[in-house]
Amino acid sequence: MTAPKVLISDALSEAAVQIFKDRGIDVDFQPNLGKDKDKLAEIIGNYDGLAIRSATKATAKILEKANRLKVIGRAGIGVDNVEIPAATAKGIIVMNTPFGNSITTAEHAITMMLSLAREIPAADASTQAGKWEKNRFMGVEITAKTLGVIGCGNIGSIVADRALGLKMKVIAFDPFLSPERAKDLGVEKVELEDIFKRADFITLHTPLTDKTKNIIDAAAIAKMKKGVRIINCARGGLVDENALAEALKSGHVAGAAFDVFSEEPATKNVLFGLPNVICTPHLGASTTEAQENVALQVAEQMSDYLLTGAITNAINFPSITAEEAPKLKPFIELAEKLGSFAGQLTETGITKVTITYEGEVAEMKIKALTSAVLSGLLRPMLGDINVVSAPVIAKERGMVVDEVVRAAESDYESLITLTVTTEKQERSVSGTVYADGKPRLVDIKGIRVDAEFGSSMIYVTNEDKPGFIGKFASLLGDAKVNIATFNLGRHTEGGDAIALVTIDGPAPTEVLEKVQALPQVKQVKALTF
Ligand SMILES: NC(=O)c1ccc[n+]([C@@H]2O[C@H](COP(=O)([O-])OP(=O)(O)OC[C@H]3O[C@@H](n4cnc5c(N)ncnc54)[C@H](O)[C@@H]3O)[C@@H](O)[C@H]2O)c1
Ligand SMILES: O=C(O)CC[C@@H](O)C(=O)O
Repeated sequence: MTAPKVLISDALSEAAVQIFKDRGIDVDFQPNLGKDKDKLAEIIGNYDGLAIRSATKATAKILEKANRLKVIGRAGIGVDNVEIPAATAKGIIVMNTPFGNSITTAEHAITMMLSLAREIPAADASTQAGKWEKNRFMGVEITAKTLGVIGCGNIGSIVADRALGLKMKVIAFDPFLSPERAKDLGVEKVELEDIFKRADFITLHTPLTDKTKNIIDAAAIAKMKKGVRIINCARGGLVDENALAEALKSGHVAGAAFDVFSEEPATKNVLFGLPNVICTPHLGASTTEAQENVALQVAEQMSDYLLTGAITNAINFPSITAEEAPKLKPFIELAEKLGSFAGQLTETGITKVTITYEGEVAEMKIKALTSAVLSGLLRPMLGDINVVSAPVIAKERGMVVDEVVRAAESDYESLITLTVTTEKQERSVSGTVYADGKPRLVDIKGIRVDAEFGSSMIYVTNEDKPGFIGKFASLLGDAKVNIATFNLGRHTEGGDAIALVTIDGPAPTEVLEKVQALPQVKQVKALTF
């Protein structure tokens, strides 16, 4: 196997380069390449992995060219610089490092708050300019003041903890914050309106979504206490910058500290130059410790995925641990092959897919297995599909996908049954993995079989009448088609029967036509796995 190749296109810590090298991955470190989108588009096709921070924009246009790319790793939290739907459609896993820079970013928010309270940057500039303006800078204490935290996840809760240590009262608005968690953190869970009305300082720690965009706008600011100070170290766009600028000018807002802006890099902004505004160029995560953390983490995660299939912190696929990956692997293969078996036999639109997991397999990562079934099922019809893109495509096509999980009801320790409902019929197929790790077909349409998936197979449905097997075998023999394995099964004597044959090499069309012409044969199909 040739070593996977990874491009680092942003300024990641060198620690990442070393990890990739140590894991046997070819790594190309071009820390400024992310800013040159044409160059990135030109070379992205050469890589299996792309490691980025925020300067690289992995747009649909660039991903179009990423024909080898399997994983994008964001050394950080926000993945708003990656077009996730485009990556998913191309089957590219997108992963981030959700905790590596949380403390550092929380510390930046606290630093911003204290700097605002005492106007440190302006006082510094004035002092160093030789002015000694002792009367100009009158700060406020933060002790006993109320801090309103909007978004109390990883970073918001660290900010809350530090603020409590500074003897502030902390109130938090976060629809996903449970009362128990709020109690554990020592914060008061409140509504957004309460934050606006009660807070002396407001700090934002949510992602930018349709719901959070301009969560602080002119109307919100109007409800706030006069003299409120606002800190945004989360994402540009959470605060309406024009509305805030007006409120700073009027004095209703006493200060604002921003690390993130609606447009970045922010070389000009309506907030620049206003009284008591502190700005930093998206430095929230910029400490040696955080950058080392996220670089190490992203490199390990990407290496794990490229080398073992283990998935951690993926935005668009369920996680699979390094322990789970080897156990899951044969079942992923089984799931994909069951899907492929049904997909190759399906000629009309699929309306519903039911996947039943029985026994030990029911305890595994069902979401990953279902994705594998769907990718096997859809690939014969839709081509370039993989486990990442298949669930999205199935949904787009209006397919209902049901997963059923139950204890073992058959002789098998693990059994996966796939039932595909089309506009015309329902077809089901079951499989298991034996101790040898090889996936087996054990049931087709209620007929028991015991067949491995050969790379080239012929599947025949026929009436169980004498003479068929001999004629079928002779047709193959006459055409010099060598039979590797031969599996037969039937419902009842004289009823529906099937033959599943593995052959050496592809099935010649003229042989398939002759088999189809046999009087007992209902359907014949060449299958490849
Ligand atoms: N400035 C930087 O350099 C920097 C560094 C790291 C992270 N960030 C950003 O900080 C933000 C927070 O990161 P995190 O790791 O704490 O994320 P997180 O997912 O742990 O927390 C986000 C919280 O926001 C809450 N939330 C979602 N919608 C909300 C809404 N409408 N109202 C209130 N709360 C809502 C969620 O429930 C969650 O608890 C992200 O936007 C991230 O990109 C910035
Ligand atoms: O990489 C950076 O410097 C910014 C990171 C930050 O915005 C994040 O979302 O993790």
